[in-house]
Amino acid sequence: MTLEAIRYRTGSLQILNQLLLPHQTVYDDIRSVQDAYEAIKSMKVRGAPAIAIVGCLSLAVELRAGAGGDDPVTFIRESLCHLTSARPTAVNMGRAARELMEFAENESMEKNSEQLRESVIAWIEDMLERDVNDNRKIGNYGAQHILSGVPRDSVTILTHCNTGSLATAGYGTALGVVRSLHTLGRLKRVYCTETRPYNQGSRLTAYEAVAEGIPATLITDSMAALTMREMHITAVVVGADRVVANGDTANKVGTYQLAIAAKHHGIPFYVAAPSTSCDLSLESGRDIIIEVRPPEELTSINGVPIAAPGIEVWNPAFDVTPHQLITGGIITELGVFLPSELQAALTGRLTAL
Ligand SMILES: CSC[C@@H](O)[C@@H](O)C(=O)COP(=O)(O)O
Repeated sequence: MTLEAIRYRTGSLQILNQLLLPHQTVYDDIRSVQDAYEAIKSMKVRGAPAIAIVGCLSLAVELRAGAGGDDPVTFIRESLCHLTSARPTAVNMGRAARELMEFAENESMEKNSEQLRESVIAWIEDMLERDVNDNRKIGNYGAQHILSGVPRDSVTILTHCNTGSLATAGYGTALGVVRSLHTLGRLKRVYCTETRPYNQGSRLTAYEAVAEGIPATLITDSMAALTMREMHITAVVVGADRVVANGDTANKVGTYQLAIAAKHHGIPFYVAAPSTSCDLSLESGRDIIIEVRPPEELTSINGVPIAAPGIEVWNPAFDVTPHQLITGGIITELGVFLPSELQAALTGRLTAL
């Protein structure tokens, strides 16, 4: 069974409200671009690919109802600009916005408003299918690469945050690799970090693992180095919000320290991400804007205070892992590449073996 985080039928969109998981399964209607903006900002839906897909599908819903009237291009441009501002670190929404805008502008040269709306909707609907297909390829490539280092054994993986069906159109990226290993009968266990402050690991990854019968153990973030030393971790596999040209990778805060600990223990560290999460326009990770989220995410849980009143808080949602620490490789739908090979691979100058 695979969780359905995004329910889309032409003209209607619902998302599984991830703020209520794992205790309640509630689907919220997304009727407009503004609904999607708020759902993304408040993290009812999160995960780089899912943010872009829900954002764009909300636009498709409005276009289906005739939004934009005689000037759909302006409506599309303003909507995409608004959606891109909701969460700045994940590149997927910005990239989809750029590509979709280019497509819409080209289409507008030869189509009337109604035809333009139809072709933009079709472009957006295609995103769902493309994402699931890409994730399955990432799962297979990643599993094969990890298993090539341990030809006969079952493997133990450590992962961070949530990168599964809930964070994508389905299957997942890093968790997709775990899923593929499990399907092959070669996954001994996955350790998932709690992922403070928002607990995507304990609330969401644990929920997916339990729902799908994947052998999983939850640890706090502070147990990661100890787990690497004691639990025979074969590889660390995480997702990405943005991979830049030199391979530096922004992902959920805490990823950087996992990469340092993995290097210390000689454990391969992999980033699993579709090419839609790659941004070759930025040279290095220093150029990535890191979203800083509200202090309440640290000082309370579900509204219950857990920190000393008056304490100051710094709450960056992501950190950047330098490419030198990504020792296993970057797993994409095109294959597995070293950070130094990424640019060539994404521009078609290098193909996977
Ligand atoms: C396939 S999801 C990849 C990343 O978006 C994921 O690892 C992550 O950092 C999610 O952060 P979140 O703040 O929950 O949106």
